[in-house]
Amino acid sequence: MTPHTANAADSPAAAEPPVISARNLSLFVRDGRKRIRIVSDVSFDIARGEFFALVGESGSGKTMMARAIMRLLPKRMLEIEGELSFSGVPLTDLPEARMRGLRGGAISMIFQEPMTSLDPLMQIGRQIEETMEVHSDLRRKERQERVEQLLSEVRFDAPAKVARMYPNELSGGMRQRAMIAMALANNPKLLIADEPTTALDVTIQREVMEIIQRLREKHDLSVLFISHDLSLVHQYADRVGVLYAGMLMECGDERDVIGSSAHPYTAALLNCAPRRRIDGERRQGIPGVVPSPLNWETGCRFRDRCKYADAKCAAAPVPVTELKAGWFTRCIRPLS
Ligand SMILES: Nc1ncnc2c1ncn2[C@@H]1O[C@H](COP(=O)(O)OP(=O)(O)OP(=O)(O)O)[C@@H](O)[C@H]1O
Repeated sequence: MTPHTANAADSPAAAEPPVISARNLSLFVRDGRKRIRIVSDVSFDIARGEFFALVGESGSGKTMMARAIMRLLPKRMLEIEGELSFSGVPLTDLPEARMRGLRGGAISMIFQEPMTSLDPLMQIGRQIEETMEVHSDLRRKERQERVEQLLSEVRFDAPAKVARMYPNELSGGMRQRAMIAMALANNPKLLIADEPTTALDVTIQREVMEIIQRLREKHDLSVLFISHDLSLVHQYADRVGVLYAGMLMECGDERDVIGSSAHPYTAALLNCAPRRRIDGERRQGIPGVVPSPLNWETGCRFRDRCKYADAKCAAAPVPVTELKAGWFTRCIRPLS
C-alpha cells in the first residue's frame, strides 16, 4: 500500500528518515487461543517536528497504536505485523533492553490521567529526577537544576517549590503540566499524547495545548496526538489520520482532511464536532456503533453507517486512493 505520507520533497526533514514510519501495520491481541486483529494495514509517517493527530471514535484502535509504538505490552499480548520504525530503527524486533532505552528517553508518552505516570508518594522533582537517572548520566546537582528548568518550561512560576510538592497538592491541570515536564526530561524526539486534555476544562485544556505547541517548536519535537476533539486537532495538527475500526480511512494535511474531508466517516465525525455547532448547525451523533473486531467483514467497515454506501462498498476490500500528494483515503467514492 502507498505510504500515507506528506510530500517528502517539500519537507525540510527530507534527508532524514521519518521519526515514525508505519507500513502495512496490523496489530493483534490474544483472547484465549484466539488471535484477534484490532488494527489492519495502517501506513503513515510522522516527520521531525510534525504534529500528527490520530482521531476516531472510541474503540477504533488509537490507543493500541500508541502502545505498539511504545511496545508497552509484551508480544504475547500485542503482536505487531508489518513495519514500524523510529528514526529508521525497526521497532518490531528490537530487543526489550534497547526498547527500554527508548521508552522515556527518545520516545515519551503522556496520558489523559497524569496519575498513570506520577507516583502519589513521591515529590514531583524527585520523580522527574528518577527518569533522568535511568536515561542520562547527569550528576545530582545538574539533575536538580534541570528539574527546575523543565518545570519552568511548563510554566510553573515557582519551580523549586513545585519540585518539592506531592501530586495530590497540585490541581489536575498542574499535574498534567508536571507530567509533560517529566516526559521532556530526556529530550525526546517523539511525544505521544493520548487524550492529554480530555479530563480538563476548556481554559486549562488550551493552556496545556499551548505548552505542548511551544515545546514542540522550541525542541523540534514530533507529536503523536490522540484525540476525539477535532477542534483541537484543527487548531494544532499539521497532519491528521482518521482511524475507524482499525483502518486508516483518511490521512493527509489538516487543511485537506478537516477542510475538505474526502471520506464520509471524516465528514460524519466533523458533523459531531463542537466547531460545527458554533456555526449554528445541529449536533448529530453518527448513527450506529463502531463494529467490534470480531465482526469485521470484507468491504468498507463504515458502510453500515454511511449514507452514501451501496452494494459495491461491501463487495471487495477498499483500496487506498491518493487524492493528491500526501492525501489518501480508503473510499471508492470520495467526497473530495
Ligand atoms: N485484550 C483485548 N481483547 C479483545 N479486544 C481488545 C483487547 N484490547 C483491545 N481490544 C479491542 O481493540 C480495539 C481498539 O481499542 P483502543 O483502546 O485502541 O481504541 P481507542 O480508539 O483508543 O478507543 P478510546 O478512545 O476509547 O481509548 C477495541 O475494539 C477493543 O475492544
